[in-house]
Amino acid sequence: MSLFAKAQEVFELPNADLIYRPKFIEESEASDLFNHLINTTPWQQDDINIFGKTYAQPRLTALYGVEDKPYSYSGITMHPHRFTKVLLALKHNIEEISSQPFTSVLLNLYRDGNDSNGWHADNEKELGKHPVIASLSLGESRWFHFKHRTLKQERHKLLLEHGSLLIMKGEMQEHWLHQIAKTKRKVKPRVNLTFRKLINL
Ligand SMILES: O=C(O)CCC(=O)C(=O)O
Ligand SMILES: [Fe+2]
Repeated sequence: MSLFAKAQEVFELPNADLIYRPKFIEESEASDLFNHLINTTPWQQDDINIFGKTYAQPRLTALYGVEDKPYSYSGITMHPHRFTKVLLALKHNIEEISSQPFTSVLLNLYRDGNDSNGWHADNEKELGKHPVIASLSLGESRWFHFKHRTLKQERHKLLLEHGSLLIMKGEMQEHWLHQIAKTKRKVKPRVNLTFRKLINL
């Protein structure tokens, strides 16, 4: 995989370490990976429960893990597939760049502007106290919104581009929420992969 030497951007934020690498994967390789993942991933759509009502999750997902350990969030329990060769190679590259081992990757497919991921933090117990989460984006660019839980002026957005890697670490999941909002713009599909480390509780 060709990694670009282009400098990463480190954002100065209270209670968060956020690093953005716009060209983590070179354009044509990112496109090949995008097509491969769109076509070969066993995408699923789960039901989520919000205030006692059941909705279809507004995106498709798939979970891969080095172990069979299930992962639960928003009332959904996902059972992992075993890592494919392609995802394992990607995991190794991302581990190297982020100096962090990962056990799992959650894939999200946003089919169009109606697909989204509501305000949340990745703060499940099995991620540990201050998790490092590495998020690779492929396909259509979408805005990543993030806001501090108590410092109301701390509200930002970052365009996550094709082939980019975003690393969230430090206290970010404790103090900030993030989302991918719906958009009325005509947007093509986007695949996002979030690498995580699940710990034994
Ligand atoms: O699609 C994204 O960039 C964010 C995904 C995300 O926040 C998650 O899966 O927890
Ligand atoms: Fe998240």
